[in-house]
Amino acid sequence: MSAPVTNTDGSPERLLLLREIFGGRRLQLAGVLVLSLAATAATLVLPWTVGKLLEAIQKDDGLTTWTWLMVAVGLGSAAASAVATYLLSRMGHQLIGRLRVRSMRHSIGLGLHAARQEGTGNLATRLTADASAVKSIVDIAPIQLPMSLVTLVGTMVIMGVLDWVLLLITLGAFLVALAVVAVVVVALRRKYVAIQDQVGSLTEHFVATMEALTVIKAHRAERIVSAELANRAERVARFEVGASALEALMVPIINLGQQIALVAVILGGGARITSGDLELGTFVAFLLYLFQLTAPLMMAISATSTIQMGLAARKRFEGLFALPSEELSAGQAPGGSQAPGDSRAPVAGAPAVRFEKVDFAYGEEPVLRQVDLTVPATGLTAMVGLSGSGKSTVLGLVERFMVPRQGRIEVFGRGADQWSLAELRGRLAYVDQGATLLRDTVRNNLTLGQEQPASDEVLLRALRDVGLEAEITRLPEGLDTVLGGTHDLSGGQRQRLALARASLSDAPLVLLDEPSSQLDSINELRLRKLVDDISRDRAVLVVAHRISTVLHADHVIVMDGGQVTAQGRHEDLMRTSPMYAELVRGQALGTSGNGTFENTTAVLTGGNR
Ligand SMILES: Nc1ncnc2c1ncn2[C@@H]1O[C@H](COP(=O)(O)OP(=O)(O)OP(=O)(O)O)[C@@H](O)[C@H]1O
Repeated sequence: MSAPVTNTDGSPERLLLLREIFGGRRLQLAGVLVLSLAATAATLVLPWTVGKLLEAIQKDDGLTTWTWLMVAVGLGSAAASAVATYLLSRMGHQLIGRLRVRSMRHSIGLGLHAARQEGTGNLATRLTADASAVKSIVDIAPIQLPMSLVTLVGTMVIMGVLDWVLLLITLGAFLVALAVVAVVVVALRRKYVAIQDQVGSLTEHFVATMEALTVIKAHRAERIVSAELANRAERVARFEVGASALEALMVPIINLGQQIALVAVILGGGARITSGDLELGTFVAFLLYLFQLTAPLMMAISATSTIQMGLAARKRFEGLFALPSEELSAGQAPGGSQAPGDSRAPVAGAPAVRFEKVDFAYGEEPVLRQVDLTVPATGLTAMVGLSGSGKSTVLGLVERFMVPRQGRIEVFGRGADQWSLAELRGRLAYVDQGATLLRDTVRNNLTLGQEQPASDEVLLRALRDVGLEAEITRLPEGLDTVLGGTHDLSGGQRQRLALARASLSDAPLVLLDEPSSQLDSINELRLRKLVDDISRDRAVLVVAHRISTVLHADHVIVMDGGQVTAQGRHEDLMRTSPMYAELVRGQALGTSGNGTFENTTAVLTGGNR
């Protein structure tokens, strides 16, 4: 299931379900087909054997043979049908398993912007409700629907052979019923599409709510958010009730058709028996076929409406697979301008990062304007500025989570878009603002993304450097304790674990987004020592909120309202940049504001948010 996102003509990829299910499984498919045909043939023959048995009873001839034949046909049909259903269902589950794997892989591979727009809950619905709806197509479309149509046609052919006049009467009675059913099926399709979108949106809101549970509880907002979710759930239920009303019409319509047909056939058949045109045994067999006609008819109709639900879900999968994924292959990154034959080695003597007239916006409003900055290849560079001035955005652009609207970004002397994403990110270690950890063991969190396993000794040394060794070894399973469930870490501990993870990587550029915001003074000292060690032969770019970090930096970049207003050494900036001098004096690095220095109305102390 590693098909491309688009076809060669550029149109969105269609999910070819039958090809996906049966690719490489021809033998199983042949088995299912043979068994299904055998079951269908047996179903068709059964009423005929009953007719023959009745004739044998009348003539008192061959009674045992017809009885055994009837039993054998009945049992054989049931067994063949059971095995075929099982085999088909197994193939369906395997397909859904592969579809889920592909959806998860594609979701993880999406660009951050696309993933956020689609929403975690909405993506998760692909694995649950949408996958089940697609599975219903697999259960029905390849065998069940064609077989019920074969049974239907076969039954009508036999009825025609038995008595074509009675068949015409039957068809007339059913025709009106079928026309009404066709209208209902079309309406159902529309309802199913709406239901699936609504379920995706409900799940999205529920997941977002659960992620904010701490804040919701702290503000006693459970009732309000539950009411909002209940409204959404009720909206889904209203759509579902509408669909159920349509579904509920199907059976009565067909039953009505059958009852009208039955009355007409009994009247017509009685007249034909009286006139000697029809045998009693033939008439009984015809009636049995008439009863048998309803089952495949109902099956075909309900299969058609279920398939509508599956097709609507398939559309949602196609929509997901059509979303562009980030390029993580080792080859040329999309939009890259690297000349053929270029070695992808860093340019000797180049700075770690260079921005040249970079503009960026998340939406309409510009966030970075004409940003020029340089991060030397070794040493500690601190980036300071008020909250919202664009510091994290700069780190995001270096990681190529986003691309600039204009300007050039160089990493180790090459355009950021000239590296493949894997090569670029392989040269970066990143500690995000939230010090995000995975719901996984301490060990796996520390070695995230590393191909070679690290020894316990190496891991414990990294934890020691950030003052976390004793706290981790105290956990019940030590390095193998799973975080995020029963055992979780405090904000400061998470921050230190994320720092230990960055220190374990040998990336030549380390990006730290407010790494000390939750650290006490002892651990801040440890961080400073760690950063000193790392920056001796590598580049460290740190978004700094503490004056102690800035005083320690070899190079400082000052940001204000999406622009770099000054950069250089601390001593020089104290003389040349009034804003920087004010920030340092007030220790107000990065405190609240709208990102512009001019709009700061009060000097806030502490600098620790
Ligand atoms: N994902 C996003 N989507 C839309 N706008 C965003 C997004 N992230 C940040 N912004 C906006 O971009 C601007 C710069 O944000 P950024 O996070 O880079 O600032 P910052 O200087 O790192 O702030 P802080 O010190 O508070 O972390 C802000 O106005 C913010 O509202």
